[in-house]
Amino acid sequence: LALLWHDRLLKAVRKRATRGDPQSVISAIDHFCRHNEWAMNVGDEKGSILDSVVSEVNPEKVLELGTYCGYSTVRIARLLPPGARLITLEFNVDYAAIARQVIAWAGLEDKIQLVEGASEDWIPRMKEHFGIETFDFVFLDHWKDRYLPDTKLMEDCGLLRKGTVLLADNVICPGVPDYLEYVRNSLSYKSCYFKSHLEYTKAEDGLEKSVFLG
Ligand SMILES: O=C(NCCCCCn1ccc2cnccc21)c1cc(-c2ccc(F)cc2)cc(O)c1O
Ligand SMILES: [Mg+2]
Repeated sequence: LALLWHDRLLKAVRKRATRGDPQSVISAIDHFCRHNEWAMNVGDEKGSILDSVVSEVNPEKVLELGTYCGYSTVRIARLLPPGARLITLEFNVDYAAIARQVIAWAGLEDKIQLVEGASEDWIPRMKEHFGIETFDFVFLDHWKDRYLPDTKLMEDCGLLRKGTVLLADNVICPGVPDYLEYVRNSLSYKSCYFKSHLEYTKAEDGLEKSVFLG
């Protein structure tokens, strides 16, 4: 069933969106998820907050944990300056296959590297495998019980620098209480909450922006 849903999503993107136009891909996915079938994209409301944080940071090197169908990947990549790079990790091979096609339709392949696998396996290999020293911006949107351990892992691997911005989805729904407690109480982070709603619903959710202080 999941594969059928993905085919329907891709068909909607191909039907409604213009190839090479990221904004039309974003709108097509939002329309499909609002009117046809709900999906766990960050969505248009939280997506606007994501846009404003990405524009403010204007990052050269971005890590996204949780590609899903590529919606937030396209949202972020369309705002990046020339030469900037986005590495996005996806554990589920079916999601990754869909995301590659969504990213291609948006015409953003040159800025994006989609890697299949688990964050705990790939975070320690960012330096030697991708030549990344540190990230400027990290979007956390994967398994909610991995936000905290992976943040600590990124710290330990030296992937965060003074000023690196972490933006975490779903801090209310499904919720990431251990992560929130950590970034809000740690002296190494300056954290703030952007109240919003769970994608395409009226339920409360929000994004937590945390600046690493080094
Ligand atoms: O579960 C969510 N996302 C994670 C999906 C799996 C990620 C797997 N994965 C990807 C990269 C990766 C790297 N390493 C390890 C694992 C990795 C999620 C759920 C909801 C939601 C669902 C039902 C409901 F009733 C309310 C809310 C809403 C969201 O916005 C979400 O993001
Ligand atoms: Mg999410």
